[in-house]
Amino acid sequence: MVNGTTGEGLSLSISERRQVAEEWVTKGRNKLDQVVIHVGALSLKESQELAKHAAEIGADGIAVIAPFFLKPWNKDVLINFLKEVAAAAPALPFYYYHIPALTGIKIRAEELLDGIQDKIPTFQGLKFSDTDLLDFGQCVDQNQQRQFAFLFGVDEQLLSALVMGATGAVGSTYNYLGKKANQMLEAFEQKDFSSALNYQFCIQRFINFVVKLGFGVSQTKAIMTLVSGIPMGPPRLPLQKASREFTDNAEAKLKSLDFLPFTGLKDRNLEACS
Ligand SMILES: CC(=O)N[C@@H]([C@@H](O)[C@H](O)[C@H](O)CO)[C@@H](O)CC(=O)C(=O)O
Repeated sequence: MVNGTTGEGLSLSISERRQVAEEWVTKGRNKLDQVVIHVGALSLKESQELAKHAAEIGADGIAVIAPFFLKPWNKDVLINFLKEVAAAAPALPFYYYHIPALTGIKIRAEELLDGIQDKIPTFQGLKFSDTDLLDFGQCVDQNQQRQFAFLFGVDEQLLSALVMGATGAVGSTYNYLGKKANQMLEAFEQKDFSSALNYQFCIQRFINFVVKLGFGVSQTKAIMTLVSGIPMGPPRLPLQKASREFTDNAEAKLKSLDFLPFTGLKDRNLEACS
């Protein structure tokens, strides 16, 4: 999922967004199962331009957040906006990216999904980045006859969402905690719920720690750089670069949880979870 929150898609220019999308589609060919481009924008025209571009370059789908300055005040208005974007790429699966804490659009996803395929025939699913598990559960429950993808975006709660019927996940922490998350998914698949819970708690221990220090996109990028060795670059204003103190503390926590490879024995303590 390219040009979303972590990729600061909304802080990039249109030409930068096109360039990033092209890179992902090209470099991801034969490596990634799917490359979905987030094309949401305040301007419907720009959003349509990006949707068209995603189709031209061979992306596997497009995702769109709700416009968040002049806001849709009800479900029908929001759907009308999404429909116009989807129509610009009529052959591409369409995902609604629900992230109310950032957009300020509180229209419940469950309400939005009701009858959405009649308006948006390419509707394929939902990226649900919210902690309201009642809303999420009802999205799944009320659409059991449809083959929608329910992609959950709150990494610290993924296990609960899996129980509710999540079919996948998109999140920032998988960039560096992917192995642990995969172990949790595997345990869940094998119905080993106690191990799955153990992995989720382990992930939570880290997220809880960094949330208390102040955690957002900048801090995510600092940790991604730390763990991968691939420089993610500074975030773009209005975001501020994560402090050195944050990165040092996050690194120490990652080591104590045994999340960093090649950690010397002396760094290990009893927090590590398997
Ligand atoms: C608000 C936010 O950044 N949420 C993240 C989560 O992965 C989040 O960082 C994680 O659950 C820790 O709270 C994702 O939902 C965002 C995301 O996947 C994206 O980059 O589009």
